[in-house]
Amino acid sequence: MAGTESSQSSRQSSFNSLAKDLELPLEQGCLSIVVLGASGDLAKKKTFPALYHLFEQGFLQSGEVHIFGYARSNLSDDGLRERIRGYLKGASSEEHISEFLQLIKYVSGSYDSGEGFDNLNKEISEYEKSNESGSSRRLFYLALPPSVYPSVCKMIRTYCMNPTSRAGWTRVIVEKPFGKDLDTSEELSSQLGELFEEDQLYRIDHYLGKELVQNLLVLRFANRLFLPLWNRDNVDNIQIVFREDFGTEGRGGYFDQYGIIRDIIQNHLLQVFCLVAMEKPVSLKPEHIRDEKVKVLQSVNPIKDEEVVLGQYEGYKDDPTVPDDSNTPTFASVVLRVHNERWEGVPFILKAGKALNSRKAEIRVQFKDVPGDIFRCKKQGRNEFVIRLQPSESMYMKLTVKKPGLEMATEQSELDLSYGMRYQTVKIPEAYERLILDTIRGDQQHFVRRDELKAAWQIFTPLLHDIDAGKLKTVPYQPGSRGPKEADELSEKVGYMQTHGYIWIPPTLK
Ligand SMILES: NC(=O)C1=CN([C@@H]2O[C@H](COP(=O)(O)OP(=O)(O)OC[C@H]3O[C@@H](n4cnc5c(N)ncnc54)[C@H](OP(=O)(O)O)[C@@H]3O)[C@@H](O)[C@H]2O)C=CC1
Ligand SMILES: O=C1O[C@H](COP(=O)(O)O)[C@@H](O)[C@H](O)[C@H]1O
Repeated sequence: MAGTESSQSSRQSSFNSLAKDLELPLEQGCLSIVVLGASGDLAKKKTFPALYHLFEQGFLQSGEVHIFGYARSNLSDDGLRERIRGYLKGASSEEHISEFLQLIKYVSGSYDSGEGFDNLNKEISEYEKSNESGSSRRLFYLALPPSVYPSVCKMIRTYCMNPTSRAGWTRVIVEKPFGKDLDTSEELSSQLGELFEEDQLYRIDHYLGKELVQNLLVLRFANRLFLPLWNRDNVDNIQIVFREDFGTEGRGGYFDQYGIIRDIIQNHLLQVFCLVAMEKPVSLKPEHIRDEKVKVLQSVNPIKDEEVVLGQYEGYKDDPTVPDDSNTPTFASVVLRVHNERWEGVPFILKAGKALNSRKAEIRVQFKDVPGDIFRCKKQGRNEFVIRLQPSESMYMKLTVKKPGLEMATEQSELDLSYGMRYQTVKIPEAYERLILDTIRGDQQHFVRRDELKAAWQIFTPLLHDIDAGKLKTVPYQPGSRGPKEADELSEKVGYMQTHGYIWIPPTLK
């Protein structure tokens, strides 16, 4: 076992107090984790490594957990283990990695026939029989294309539910995309809703598992400093930005059916938007938090065509799986406006792009100019509070200060909290690691509820339909650039003021 006894007991005690706060039951007994689509890309790159890290830290115990990989491919137990071994990078030894891999068993079967799932159930039951004590907890992770979700869920429901004779639960994690628009998403929700209760379904959005996204509510509601500032009286505009410095690389066929709005903005950036813009929840209970997220989504005005810029990088259509006449955006900048007391008049600029000049995700809250500015600081730039989600997690506040020296001159500087400097000994967990642990604990706080998903699609569906119908066109941009210049022009038009000549470099990168 990796974690020491004392670190495990302290983890257990902090979980006990969290469980008490959230009224989660404390559980012990068999835990079966089934990764469906175990032969795939997500499973090897994210799901199994996340399980390994949980094992490494003592959250999954050998005597208690068993992992099953399920897919159609003809693989042996060892075949699957060898496929994922290279992706398990941790602090511990080869011996420890092997100990984890021994927990994994492979079951082959199709996604729509009873035979495979009946076999899977027998394997799980066999393992549960060997450990009669406590509950039977069954977690199914659908690392699969969404087209097979309905049939797979039906099979789980028919063949693989935890036995009613034992305490425990059955939970299902599903990956985005949850549909392509409001109607298809609602159809999928209804199909899954007929098979599972909402509290059994965990719709994962891995951005909700990122450290600084999880910090947003703490930052906003545990700091007196921000309470009076976080509103239309003080904030001029807010940007939520995702940039990648590589293109669709081998995923062109998939990507072309979705585009950047469905791939990043409607889910990841909109979830971040909710946490930035929502009101204070009654408590930290998942339903209270999600109630507030739904409310702010429902307060978003229809998107105006003139507040959208779409781009496609040059060379995107060289991918043979992308049609020559594709109008799919690989870049989009969309302004959301919230019709409520706190945010009326404040533009939220959600911007995402592939094949740009850098890789980063950040929230940029730009404050209004100082009224009656005796220093003429406007030229220096405005106050900005920036939350860098990745890479190099950090938060910094751009301030105007007196330039050190004999002259009374001002310049832009920053108050800086870089996680790499401040928390040098802390390893920031991977998003998937945290979200799988939340599922085992039954905490749905960081998962998307059905009505939240519906409200998200309501915002973007009219725009997406217009793009699909060719009513809105993409403009070309150079790979490795900032994206279309029209996007910068739009940001400026709605109020964003760029500070020229000021670039913050995280100290950890110097
Ligand atoms: N890959 C990533 O980085 C990310 C993926 N996701 C989402 O996770 C899910 C899985 O993604 P990913 O692992 O990349 O997908 P893959 O294309 O690798 O598919 C996973 C497995 O599903 C089976 N499969 C593939 N196509 C079909 C099909 N048409 N019908 C039935 N089974 C099929 C294959 O297993 P076999 O043939 O052996 O049965 C395959 O190994 C998707 O919903 C994706 O959108 C989300 C975020 C990131
Ligand atoms: O969901 C997705 O996210 C990744 C980016 O995730 P990150 O955690 O590395 O920021 C993106 O590359 C992919 O296109 C998208 O499907």
